[in-house]
Amino acid sequence: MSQTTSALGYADVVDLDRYPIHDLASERGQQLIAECKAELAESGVCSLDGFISPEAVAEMVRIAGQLKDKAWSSNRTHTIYFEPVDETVPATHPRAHQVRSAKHGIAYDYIPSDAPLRRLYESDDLTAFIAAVLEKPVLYRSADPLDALQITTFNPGDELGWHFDRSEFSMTVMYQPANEGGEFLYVPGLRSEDDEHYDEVEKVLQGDTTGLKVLPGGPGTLAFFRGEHALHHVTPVKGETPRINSVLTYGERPDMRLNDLTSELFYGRTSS
Ligand SMILES: O=C(O)CCC(=O)C(=O)O
Ligand SMILES: [Fe+2]
Repeated sequence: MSQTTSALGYADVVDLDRYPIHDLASERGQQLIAECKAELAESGVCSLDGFISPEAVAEMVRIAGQLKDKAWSSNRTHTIYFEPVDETVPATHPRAHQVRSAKHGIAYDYIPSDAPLRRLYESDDLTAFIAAVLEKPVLYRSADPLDALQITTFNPGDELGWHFDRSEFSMTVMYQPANEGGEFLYVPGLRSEDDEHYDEVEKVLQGDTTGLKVLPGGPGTLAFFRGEHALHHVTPVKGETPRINSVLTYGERPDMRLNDLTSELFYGRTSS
């Protein structure tokens, strides 16, 4: 660790040789941003393999295990839009179709302040890097004390049903993929701002695999995805190894928080 990077507070967390987020103005920093933008534009995701150091990954897996009893277990059905079932459309219509999600979420306020991902998430360098890739003039970390950053464990049988995110973008960090199952599948750009493409969405929900992609996600991968327009899900975890990851939450407003209903659902409590 050089003298300049040792002051960063996250120099041990990120492979800064490959991903110089501390020096975005440099030629290599600008190149990194350009590559991520191009990948995102082409495939709807940008996946940065080995972004998080193996030591930081191991520490996050250890913390997830240590805080296992603090995790909130949710297991429920919902629509792919996280809206009530539309009773006026046929049962196979995307607005009526129901999926299942089951996972265990450790809220932000339980994660120790010196945890590697917490130090990284709270650094302005990561926020600036993400803003640059997403071409946002300004981006804020979520103001939600529970949801801004969490650790999610998917035990055998757990899954995330097909859905569109309520937020424009998401970032995930993988700590431990499942041995079998637990894959992130997505169809990029399935809907757009002005067209829901219900016919195409219905086909995917009924099992059509046209355009379906798998997001590569080994330990330490940071991924950006346009979850508002890409239909995505995490397939049921099989085998013995739980899938453990984090979702990093950002917004274009400084006061972004979950509503009480969603907070109760994912963390079993509200922050207000
Ligand atoms: O766990 C993942 O890889 C994706 C999470 C996700 O899609 C979500 O939280 O909305
Ligand atoms: Fe999602």
